[in-house]
Amino acid sequence: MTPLARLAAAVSLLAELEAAPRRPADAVANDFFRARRYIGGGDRRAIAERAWAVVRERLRLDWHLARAGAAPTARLLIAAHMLLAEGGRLAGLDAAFTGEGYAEPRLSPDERRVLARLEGQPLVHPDMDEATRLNLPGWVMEDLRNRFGGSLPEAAAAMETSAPLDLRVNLLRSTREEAARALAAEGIPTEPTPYSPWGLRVADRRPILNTRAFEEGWVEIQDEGSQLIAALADARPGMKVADYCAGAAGKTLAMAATMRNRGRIAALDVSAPRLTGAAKRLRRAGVDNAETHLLEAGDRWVKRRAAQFDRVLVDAPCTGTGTWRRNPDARLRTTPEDYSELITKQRAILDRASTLVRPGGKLIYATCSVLPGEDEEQVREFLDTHADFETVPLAEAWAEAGMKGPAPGEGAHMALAPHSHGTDGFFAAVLRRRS
Ligand SMILES: C[S@@+](CC[C@H](N)C(=O)[O-])C[C@H]1O[C@@H](n2cnc3c(N)ncnc32)[C@H](O)[C@@H]1O
Repeated sequence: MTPLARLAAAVSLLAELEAAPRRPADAVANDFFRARRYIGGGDRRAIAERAWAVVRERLRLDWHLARAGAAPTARLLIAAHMLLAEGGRLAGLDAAFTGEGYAEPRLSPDERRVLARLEGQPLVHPDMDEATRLNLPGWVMEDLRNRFGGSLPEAAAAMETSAPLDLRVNLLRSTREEAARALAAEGIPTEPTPYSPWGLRVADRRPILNTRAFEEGWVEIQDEGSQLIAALADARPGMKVADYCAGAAGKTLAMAATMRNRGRIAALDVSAPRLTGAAKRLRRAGVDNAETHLLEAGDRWVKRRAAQFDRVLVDAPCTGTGTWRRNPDARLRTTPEDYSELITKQRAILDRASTLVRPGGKLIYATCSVLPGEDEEQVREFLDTHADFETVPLAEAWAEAGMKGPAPGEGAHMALAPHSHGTDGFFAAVLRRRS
């Protein structure tokens, strides 16, 4: 494809993303390229990169376009990005929007007028409100100020960087040293992660899916923060463990490894497709102490097993604000209504899952969010209404789980963030049911 045809394809992709604002952007992009199989790998990458670059800067681009009195069409967004983020000039845009062959149609007089106002402006403008300057939607600001205080600019900047590729070594199949050696032999250098004893960080995010270490199930892709939640669960050999929101079993796999495949884990979820994926991953990793169970309305599974579990992990559905550096489109898609609905849902899940914990057992509540409303405040509310549970402070929970070195933070709970820990944003509280 010519560069101008790639530009036109990026405009089409962005228009499809705009038309499906509630769908995850990567799903829309997959459909877009599936319908255009004639587009080769290099062209796809270039087209997707241009569209993602706009998605990443969307809040700021919208601000500039609104100030120039224009609605954010796909063409204007791409052109504005070329001017504001790539240092382009209006004359360059005229040379790109030529209307010839597969190129985008020429800029209309109205489009040119809007873009002329943007030419030479800085992308991050001094007149912007704080939220737009930090590339955050307004509705998270109060919560994020509460969470990060004076570090908010640093935290927000780190939420714009690209995330590292972290692996968890599957101790049922390998050791950290052995897996690192195997990856290095295939040209993939790694470094041990700072907090997780099973983590490897891949240099330059090199692809690992075709390596022997991945194919043999020696390593799984898992952010270090996610590994630490599984570690805090302190699941030991012989225990009965419930992974209440197991999804695709990321944490079930990690807990099966700390249990050395001994004892029982129940991977529970309301999504059948996720549990099917989970069962596949469990087989590949050599886990044979786990079962999956689909939670359905009127299901008596939980009721019949009241107070039977040593550990119950609730990896609750959440806004995912902690993963915004990985999913830049999510900051555009998630709404304050989603946030309040999720808080209600989390409360109900926590309440139900807690009935599974035996006296003396632990309940671990976790999210990949950095918003206190679904983190600390959710835990406070739970403790206010469940007098039989108490907090295990982070340092104590860390030591009880046999983790070496200082805990990743102080105080009652674990609150990770990209700027402070180099992980995604995660929250975890360890609660113990009194005997
Ligand atoms: C954050 S994801 C879990 C990720 C997973 N633990 C992992 O590490 O790969 C949250 C999960 O909660 C599930 N979920 C949503 N509502 C639920 C409910 N009422 N009960 C149990 N699981 C629920 C979702 O289907 C989703 O898989």
